Amino acid sequence: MTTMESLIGLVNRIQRACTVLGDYGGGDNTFSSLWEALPSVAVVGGQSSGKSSVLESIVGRDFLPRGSGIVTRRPLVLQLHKTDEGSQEYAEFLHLPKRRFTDFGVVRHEIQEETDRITGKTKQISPVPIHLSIYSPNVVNLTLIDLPGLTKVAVEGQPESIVQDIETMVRSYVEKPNCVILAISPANQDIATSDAIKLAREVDPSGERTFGVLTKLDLMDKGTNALDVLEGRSYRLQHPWVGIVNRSQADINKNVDMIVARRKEREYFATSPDYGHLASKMGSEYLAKLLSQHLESVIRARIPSITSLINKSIDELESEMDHIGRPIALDAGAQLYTVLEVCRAFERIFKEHLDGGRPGGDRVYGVFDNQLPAALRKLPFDRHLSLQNVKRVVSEADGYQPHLIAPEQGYRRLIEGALNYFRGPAEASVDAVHFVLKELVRKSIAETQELKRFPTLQADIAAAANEALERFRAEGKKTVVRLVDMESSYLTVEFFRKLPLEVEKVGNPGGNPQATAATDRFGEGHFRRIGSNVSSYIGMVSDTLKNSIPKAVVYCQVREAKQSLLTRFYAQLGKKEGKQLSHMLDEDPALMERRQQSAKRLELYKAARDEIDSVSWTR
Ligand SMILES: Nc1nc2c(ncn2[C@@H]2O[C@H](COP(=O)(O)OP(=O)(O)OP(=O)(O)O)[C@@H](O)[C@H]2O)c(=O)[nH]1
Repeated sequence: MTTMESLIGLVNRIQRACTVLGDYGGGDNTFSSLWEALPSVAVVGGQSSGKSSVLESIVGRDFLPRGSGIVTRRPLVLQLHKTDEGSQEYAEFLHLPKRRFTDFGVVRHEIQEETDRITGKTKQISPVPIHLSIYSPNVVNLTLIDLPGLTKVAVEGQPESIVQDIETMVRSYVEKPNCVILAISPANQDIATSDAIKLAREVDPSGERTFGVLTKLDLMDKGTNALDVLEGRSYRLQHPWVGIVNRSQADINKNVDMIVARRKEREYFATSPDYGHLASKMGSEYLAKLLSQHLESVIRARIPSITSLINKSIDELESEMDHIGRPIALDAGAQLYTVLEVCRAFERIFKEHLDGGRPGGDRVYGVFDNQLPAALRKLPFDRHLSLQNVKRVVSEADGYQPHLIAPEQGYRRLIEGALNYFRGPAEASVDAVHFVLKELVRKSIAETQELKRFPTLQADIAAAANEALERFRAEGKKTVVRLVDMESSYLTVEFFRKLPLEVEKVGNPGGNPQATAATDRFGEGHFRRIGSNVSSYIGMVSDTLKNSIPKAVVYCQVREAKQSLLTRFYAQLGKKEGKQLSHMLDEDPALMERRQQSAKRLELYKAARDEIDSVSWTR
């Protein structure tokens, strides 16, 4: 096997693998397309420019569909493999891997059928290529991509948009820097109006990767020739122009053999008064050799960058696979293990949020440090202990006989009434912390990488965690309300024992002590003092609750969440059957699809790497 053969063959094999995986450029591949990195030769030309004829001549066989309208509606990747002299010619399609076609009329029919299989009878075009390999002693190793002919008008049965669609598709091939453009123009038409040259000029202005081919030299008006074009004066390219004489329509109708046609072409140039001096560099056989050599050298130059692209893609795919997670086992034990592992990962993240390391836990402290004190400050004690209300409550408590020394019942009622107000902020703290925890559960689920692939398990964990948080909240409420109730069930005796002293201190701002005490007994000052005594008692209770509510909340909710958020879930898990477990591990179909795609791609890239390695060794 020569180096040339193996290099082009190498690219052929990689190209075929790409098509199998749906990587033929375009599309929204996350990864750089291998296809696009591979050098290729794309054949472009306007309608009736002689594109099919050139291809058939290069192959030495007629096998392309003919007809009116746009016949080529999918790219045809034509891979030519030279075989030993005398061996039988045959063709193979990638989509029919087991069949060898020796009748090229059947090949033509199959191209038509396969075109319709994707595009339907609607005569639409499709970018999905058909791969055809031809093994023959009459070819050189070469790969060509036949593209739909550029056209200006849609014909009957074809949608208007097809003109633009074709140009877009052809452009998507030829604009790739690795694409060699075989631009076909007929000689009996002004080169300035050639569709192929127009497009080539746009995408390859320096003419580095364009090969100009001039067909129909025999159809030029008598007395004119194409030397200005062929010698590069009309339109300059980096590579020399190649003139071609294909079979005429009459030849085709007469079924003139392709090999005979090649010979006639050779004779045409050899005997031509105009082109005789260029004869060795004209004709379809020469063109095929020229392209083969060029493609080989382009591939050789590209191998290092293809290799590095492949290695980079393999790395990317490996890490993508790690990220997506490997496929799950089928037996119940392994599934239970997977579920537990994923749950643990979630719990770990949730704890990190509370303990620090991840944000969010500080918001619990925010509740105690800001929300609770602010709520306590806002309680309407001013209104409750207004002179008017104090008077009313104390009088009502006294009944028909006003109190004699101190309004014991009045104090109790005022205090009890005030203490009731503490329920609000106490319960609100429980709710606030509940919402912080709930949010942290949500965040932790989103952040648990291992959970991403299991939407069902995600929902199950969320439900279990939220159910647990609700239980903790109920417990928290019961506890804080109890703290408040405890305050009203037994008042701090000492506080009141100290009161008479304070009364005198407060009630004696420097005047006569006896007179003040006597006149104030049932006056405004008396009630104001009661109000202020109750107020300072309430202040004391408020300080106590400010400290004890957070303790209760942490005890009932935060600590529980950390310790036993999923305890019940685990208990239920133990009772589940294999079927229920595998239901929990139902994966997101999109993700399964992605894993499959990535796995296939990885296989492709690894195979490509092996191919390249083996070629490098034989060199
Ligand atoms: N005499 C002569 N006729 C040619 C030559 N090249 C092509 N033709 C004729 O021109 C017509 C169109 O040639 P094709 O090879 O079908 O051209 P095409 O570009 O593939 O055409 P479409 O696929 O229909 O767009 C056919 O009748 C060919 O016989 C040539 O070099 N000399």
